[in-house]
Amino acid sequence: MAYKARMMIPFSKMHGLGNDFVVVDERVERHGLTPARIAALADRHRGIGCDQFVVLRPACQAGADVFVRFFNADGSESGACGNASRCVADLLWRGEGRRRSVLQTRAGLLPASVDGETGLVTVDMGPPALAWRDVPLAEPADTLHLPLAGDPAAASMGNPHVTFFLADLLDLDPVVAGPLLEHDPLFPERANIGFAQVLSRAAMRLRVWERGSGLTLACGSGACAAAVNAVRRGLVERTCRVEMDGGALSITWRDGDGHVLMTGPATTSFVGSFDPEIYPS
Ligand SMILES: N[C@@H](CCC[C@H](N)C(=O)O)C(=O)O
Repeated sequence: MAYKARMMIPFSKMHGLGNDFVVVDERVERHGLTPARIAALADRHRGIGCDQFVVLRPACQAGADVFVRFFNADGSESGACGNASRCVADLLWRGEGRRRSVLQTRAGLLPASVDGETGLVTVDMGPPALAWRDVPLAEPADTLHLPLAGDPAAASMGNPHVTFFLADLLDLDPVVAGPLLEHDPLFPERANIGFAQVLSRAAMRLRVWERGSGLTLACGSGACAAAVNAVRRGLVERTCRVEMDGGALSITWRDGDGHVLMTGPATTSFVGSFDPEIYPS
């Protein structure tokens, strides 16, 4: 029997607080990835399995080290992913010795740095966009008080987020409420739906139903948006610990330039390679 040598495609499997990613490096060579193929690879039963799929391409903007594209498990693309941004910065540190890097994303240039002692990664996620057109919403509305039951607030961190503030997170099942809200007609590009419980002036609990991926163990951009919305509502200070099912992030909404800084861990679970034969035809 003749065996055909197959070209295997290398990947890193990473996570930020349990929000997990397949990272494929296309800086040297393209691998024929399409939204349908990404969705197949993200499938937890028939593919590799992940919440988001991350593709690295050569940077094409001055000052950037790498161009990063983020895809959800359903194959849709997102402008931002906080946890994956930390993972890419960690990859550049461990693989290429860059303790500081600049990620080019559809949401802009994101400077990142790795703390040599703690290993924690900080990403400057840029300023939130708070105008209704920028979230985006389908019609003019006050983004601090959306015209929806439960009085949520909205903000974009390069991707659309809505935050509900609840007295007790146990009062609500995100798996029931999340999909309905993600597809509400107020959100023409769908939305990530966060459910927050403020614990103190410096801490909150958060669960996020993610657009295109479902309930995840943590959402970095969701944590940034929740902290921003909580500050806008006068509920927390500008630096806040956001506790999610997979662990906690420190979020600072900086005075002055209004950038949001996100600090937390990034972990490589394993590296591997996949056979493009598993691509759907
Ligand atoms: N897990 C993310 C966000 C990923 C993208 C999101 N689902 C979207 O479609 O906007 C994070 O850590 O920020």
